[in-house]
Order: sequence, then C-alpha cells, then structure tokens
Amino acid sequence: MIDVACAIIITPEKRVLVTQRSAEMKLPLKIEFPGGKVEAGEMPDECIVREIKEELNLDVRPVFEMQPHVHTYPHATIRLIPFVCRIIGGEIKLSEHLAYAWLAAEELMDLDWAEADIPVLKRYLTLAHAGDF
Ligand SMILES: Nc1nc2c([nH]c(=O)n2[C@H]2C[C@H](O)[C@@H](COP(=O)(O)OP(=O)(O)OP(=O)(O)O)O2)c(=O)[nH]1
Repeated sequence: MIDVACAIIITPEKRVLVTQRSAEMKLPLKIEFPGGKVEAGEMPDECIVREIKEELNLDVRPVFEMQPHVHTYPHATIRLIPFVCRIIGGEIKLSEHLAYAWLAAEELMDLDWAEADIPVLKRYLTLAHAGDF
C-alpha cells in the first residue's frame, strides 16, 4: 500500500486547483489533486507541503485533513490522503504536470479524474456544500 498525499487547494472565492497529469506519468492525462508519495519518515502533512512546492512552486498550509481513501489500480494500491489547503505564498510554475485550472465547485465533477479521486472529490463537495469551506 502506497500512501499518497494530495492537496485540495482553495481560494477565498472557493475556486479549487486541479492539475492534469502529463503523458509520461502513470495515469496519463488524468485530472488529479496535486501531490505525491509520502516518503519514509515523513508525515503526510509535511509531504503535501513539500510536493506542492516541488510540483507547483506554491507554499501551502494544510487546514483540514480529510478521510483517506484506499484504491487499487492495476499497477498499485494507494491510500490517498487529502488535505484542504490554502496558499500562503508563491506563483504557480508547473514542473511535472501538463496543465492546471482553478475551477468552481460545480465544474469539478465533469472532468476525467484519476479513479481514486472521485470519492474524495464527492466528499469535498459535500463539505463545501455544507459551508465548511
Ligand atoms: N499526486 C496524486 N497522485 C494520485 C492522485 N490520485 C491518484 O490515483 N494518484 C496516484 C497516481 C500514482 O499512482 C500515485 C502517486 O504518484 P505520483 O507520481 O503523483 O507521486 P510522486 O511524484 O511521489 O511519484 P514519483 O514520480 O516520485 O514515483 O497516486 C492524486 O490526486 N494526486
């Protein structure tokens, strides 16, 4: 089981950052919440801060840890650990992804998501709808 931390980065206007995996990555061209594998000796919240800096050149602060979701792909079983995050600095510069977009909640479901993200997205939308974020 591979622990993967991902970030649901939100703006004060409630837009959410989504990224598209490149053709060279596993799950090519799928939409995901940016993030990556938790390294040995690292806490998931430390991982998400590191990965977002590496992948997007953004400084984020995790504000809420959501329930993890386990998903089995043909290549691996992952435990996706989502963090709702706010930006505290930096400007987006992509180093691995093909593209990114800031989307409103109602635009999110209609994308070609990595399978593991779909239950996470649904939970986030429930929280957002309830006014938690
Ligand atoms: N980062 C990220 N990975 C996801 C998400 N959903 C999902 O199924 N995955 C999968 C894709 C990969 O199998 C795994 C994480 O891979 P990764 O390639 O992003 O992680 P990494 O940068 O640490 O990996 P590596 O290239 O250094 O090996 O989790 C998601 O929302 N974000």
